[in-house]
Amino acid sequence: MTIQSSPSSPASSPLTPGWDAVLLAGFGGPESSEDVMPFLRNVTRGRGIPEERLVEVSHHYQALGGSSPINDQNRALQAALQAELTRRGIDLPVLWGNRNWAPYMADVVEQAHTDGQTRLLGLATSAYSCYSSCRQYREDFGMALEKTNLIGKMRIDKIRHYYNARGFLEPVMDSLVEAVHQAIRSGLSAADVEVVFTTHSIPHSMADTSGPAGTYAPGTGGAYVAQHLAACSTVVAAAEHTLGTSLNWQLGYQSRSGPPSMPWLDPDVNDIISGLPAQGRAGVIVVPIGFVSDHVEVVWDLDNEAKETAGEHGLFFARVATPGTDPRFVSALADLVEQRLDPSLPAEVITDRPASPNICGVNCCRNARAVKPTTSARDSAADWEGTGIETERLEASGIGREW
Ligand SMILES: CC1=C(CCC(=O)O)c2cc3nc(cc4[nH]c(cc5[nH]c(cc1n2)c(C)c5CCC(=O)O)c(CCC(=O)O)c4C)C(CCC(=O)O)=C3C
Ligand SMILES: [Fe+2]
Repeated sequence: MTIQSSPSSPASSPLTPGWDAVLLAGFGGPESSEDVMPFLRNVTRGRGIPEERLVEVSHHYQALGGSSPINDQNRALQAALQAELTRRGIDLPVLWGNRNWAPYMADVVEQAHTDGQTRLLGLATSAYSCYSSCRQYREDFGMALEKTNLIGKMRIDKIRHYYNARGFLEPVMDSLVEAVHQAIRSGLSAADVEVVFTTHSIPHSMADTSGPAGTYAPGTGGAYVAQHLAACSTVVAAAEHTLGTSLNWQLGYQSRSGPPSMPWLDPDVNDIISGLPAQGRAGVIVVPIGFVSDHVEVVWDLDNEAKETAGEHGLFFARVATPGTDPRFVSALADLVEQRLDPSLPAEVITDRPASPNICGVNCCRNARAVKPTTSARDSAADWEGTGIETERLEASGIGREW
């Protein structure tokens, strides 16, 4: 089957249905020692992160040779998704741009326009909702259009949150089962082990604005945690079924970085691990359910710090792999693209939460102090009010429209 991604209109216009390319949107990471501090300043600009924290985190990057694996991981994902789309007969190039390091989003968007691609389908390397995971990627798109003077000349949509896609969770489930087998081979029983899922801690204010805990209806708080809990319990249920035994599990948080005065989601994964011996556990399996690849937050904060904490307490330690470029994950991403090209295709989800909407709603994941341009939300035009950018030009660009 060949899916016609571009209709037969003569020249591609941002207002015509369809897409010209997929735009993989990454976080970005440094690729040499000299890149580390400028990268960290990019990440934290205007975010109120203390200087001491930056210096501390710079040591993590320097200890790993001054380079994050994240860009190579996104290059690999870009290539794998491109191959899968091509295999399915979907004729869309996969582009890749970052928030915090080269290739910067604005440069990629500008090049796409030069190449005649005016309708991009954004795909963030982040599966959940909240300002950092969802809206900030939409701001990356909106600000790229603003910076390159391409408002009205290009449209950038975004694929919905995919934490509840089968292909995102299945590789995690397999890797968890393997880790339990490893614990058993080292002489433990499943009951001796605590499965600690981890995700990025975020400020309470960011969690509260991530959407409601119940049915998706933006603006009432709690979706970030609820989505994670849904993903964790789905993975646990599947692993328990395969293993034929029940598992002890909980969700913890990692990589907290704000000032101590600001409430962030806790408990921290290291605090959980330190308390395990008192609860009779002899081992811990850490599952980075909040991340799509084994980047620095995973290899430093878990494989170094959390492992060290476990060692100090004499605990067995295993860390489960992230989906990375697992073919099932790549296939799930290709499915998400296909579901946008053909809206009659069902949106398969495997947790008890519904599929998130394709277009974010009013105030979805709004947490920024400054109002910034966004794309792919119904509220985008309103977001731009007072910024001096004409609403009509936004409407004309097709921002906030679904096709
Ligand atoms: C929710 C979330 C995700 C998951 C969604 C997604 O994947 O997008 C995520 C991913 C990542 N976070 C990363 C790195 C960093 N995050 C920082 C700071 C922060 N992250 C936050 C949240 C998140 N972060 C927040 C609320 C802050 C405070 C500043 C602010 O309010 O914005 C800092 C600054 C230093 C520090 O404070 O730790 C760094 C260096 C890397 C790259 C790793 C690599 O290089 O391999 C990745 C993938
Ligand atoms: Fe959102």
